[in-house]
Amino acid sequence: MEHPQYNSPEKTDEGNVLKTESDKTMQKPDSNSVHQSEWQKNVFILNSGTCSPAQKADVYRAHISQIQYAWANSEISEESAVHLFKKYAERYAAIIDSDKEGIGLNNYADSILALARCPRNDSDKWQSSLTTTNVLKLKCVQHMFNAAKAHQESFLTSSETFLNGVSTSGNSLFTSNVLGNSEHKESKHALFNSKIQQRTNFVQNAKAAHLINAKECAPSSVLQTAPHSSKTLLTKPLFGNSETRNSTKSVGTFLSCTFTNSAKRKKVLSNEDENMERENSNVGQHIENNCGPGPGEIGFTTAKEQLWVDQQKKYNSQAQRQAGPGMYGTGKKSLGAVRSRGLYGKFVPPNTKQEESDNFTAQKKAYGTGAHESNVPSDERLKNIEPKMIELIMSEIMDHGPPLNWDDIAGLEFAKTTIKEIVVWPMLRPDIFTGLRGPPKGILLFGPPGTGKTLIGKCIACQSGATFFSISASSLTSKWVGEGEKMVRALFTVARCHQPAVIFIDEIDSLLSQRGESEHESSRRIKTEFLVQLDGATTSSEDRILVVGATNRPQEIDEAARRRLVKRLYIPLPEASARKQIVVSLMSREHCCLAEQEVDSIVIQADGFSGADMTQLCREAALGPIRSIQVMDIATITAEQVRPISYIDFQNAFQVVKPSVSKKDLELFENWNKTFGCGR
Ligand SMILES: Nc1ncnc2c1ncn2[C@@H]1O[C@H](COP(=O)(O)OP(=O)(O)OP(=O)(O)O)[C@@H](O)[C@H]1O
Repeated sequence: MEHPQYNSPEKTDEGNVLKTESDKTMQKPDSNSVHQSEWQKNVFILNSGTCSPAQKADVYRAHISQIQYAWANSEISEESAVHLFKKYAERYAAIIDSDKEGIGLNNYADSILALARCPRNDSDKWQSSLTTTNVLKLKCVQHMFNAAKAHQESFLTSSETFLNGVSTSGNSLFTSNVLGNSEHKESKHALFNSKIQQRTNFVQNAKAAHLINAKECAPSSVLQTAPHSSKTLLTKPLFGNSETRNSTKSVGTFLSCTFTNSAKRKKVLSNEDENMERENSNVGQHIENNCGPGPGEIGFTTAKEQLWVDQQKKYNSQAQRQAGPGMYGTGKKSLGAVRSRGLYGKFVPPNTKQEESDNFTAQKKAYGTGAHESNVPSDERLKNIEPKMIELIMSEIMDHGPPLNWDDIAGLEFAKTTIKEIVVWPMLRPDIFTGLRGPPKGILLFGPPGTGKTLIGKCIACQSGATFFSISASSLTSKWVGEGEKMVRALFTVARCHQPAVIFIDEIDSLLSQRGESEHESSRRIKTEFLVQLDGATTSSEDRILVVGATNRPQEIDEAARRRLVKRLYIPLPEASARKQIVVSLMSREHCCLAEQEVDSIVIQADGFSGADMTQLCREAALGPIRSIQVMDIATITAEQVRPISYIDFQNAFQVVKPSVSKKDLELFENWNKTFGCGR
């Protein structure tokens, strides 16, 4: 197409956009006289007041091509071109992208965009007065609305309103694509596609949808580029943001909400499992019932609905992998992933108090079964964790031992009372232990070896209905060389999936030892990761993870780590009463004939023994009766014929079992307790 010569514009007005020098030039009788007369005719038509939309469109087309031509030939300045394009965009935005061949300017959209993107374009300064609100008031937009209503068969859909380019990006020539679906409850508003680029994507989507549709349904035209076809299916981004969804998903969504005929849908979705099919049909039903189009019409999926479908798909596949509904009490195995809150479902708190106590009971029963319902990570949070680590944590670090009572721990009354107050009750009743009463996220149990620190950690978990993870810090640094920090991260992540959880870290000093020049890089990384995780657990008010660190060398713990383990409790050697309790408790399960005074005597003799030493003493004494049997009789003697454990056996045991804690060590603990401990 040839263009009339055109110089820089002098002024513009409503009807006659280009009353410029060029107009004067054009009026000169020259080789372009044909175009001039066309131009004049157009101007006349536009000003006449009787011009039809189609005629208007012609005039606009001519104007735009003139600007393009003039600018391309450097006949008008960049600024003028930008100014003119802006004017056009503001005035004719609504018809620029019209689907109607007669009145639309589609053919020009791409070239205008190309020009707009040209380096010569001063597009950054290009500000439009169009907004999402005022564009709706434009007459031509209203006209489009009505036209859309009139076209029952043109079901125009979209899930998003785009007007991004209008105010910020000068790169776009403003095209508004007014898509009306007055029938739809949720999308009565007109939707715009302000970027031509987005419009192109849309056309591609529509093409794809058209192709699929053509296979399964009666032939119909989908493409925007053929709006005049008899069965127009104008499908605006059915799939939300077409740029970010993969085509398979889009197709699935499209099909699931498009086909009202379930048989057809079944056919199409035949590779999907039954659950998914049901969900899709439920969603389809929901859409049909609540906001979807009627039979035979093409529906669209809002972003919300799409999210819901995706969630359902995900949780369905998880549910299949799990043996049953998971709750964190019993959730040692379930990873708690089935708490799906659909967009249409009411919020259900993760646990009611009733559930919690049920879980606790159930967990108590389940403790010791050691059965794993599933080792497959089914929680979203675990997706970035190596499966082998999860497996390891579940099988080796997660404790499945028998339940423990506070009474099983002899003595240590102060520590037990404090722990019940600050940890167990808050974990059981997070609703009343809020704010300042909130539980600490890290506690430190320090004291001589074998005094019951591990027992306390386990008991906290049992009594608060928490999952117990027990790991030795030295194994973190040695066993998983180079992977220690990953392991720490994995451990905390798994624990978060099993809340409430107690992470017991024995020998925590080797993990959190003070920094030194000789410190290995990998140890430093593990320590950093641990502190990060501990802080994460501390700052997140929702997380119910308690880290219980145990150490025999509290003085070696790094200052920063010490500060994070806010409650530092001294677990001393058992007092006489505790030692007695251990002996009585252990002997009560055996065939024993100890008198009360004999027990007291044993307890006095065992001064300085740790709980573990006491246990060892009893085990040694228990072997006494066996040692008194002649070797040749061992094979034939019955259990009843073995004599009971007596005082003499303990006397013999004292010969070989010695206290494991030195006085010097005890002094160290006591001093450290005075300085940093939270005991009396
Ligand atoms: N207070 C206690 N009451 C009953 N048994 C105890 C007590 N303390 C220790 N024991 C016995 O000693 C064993 C070891 O206890 P535990 O593992 O809890 O000690 P620990 O302080 O964690 O030791 P370490 O510092 O060496 O890890 C227990 O299995 C138990 O048999």
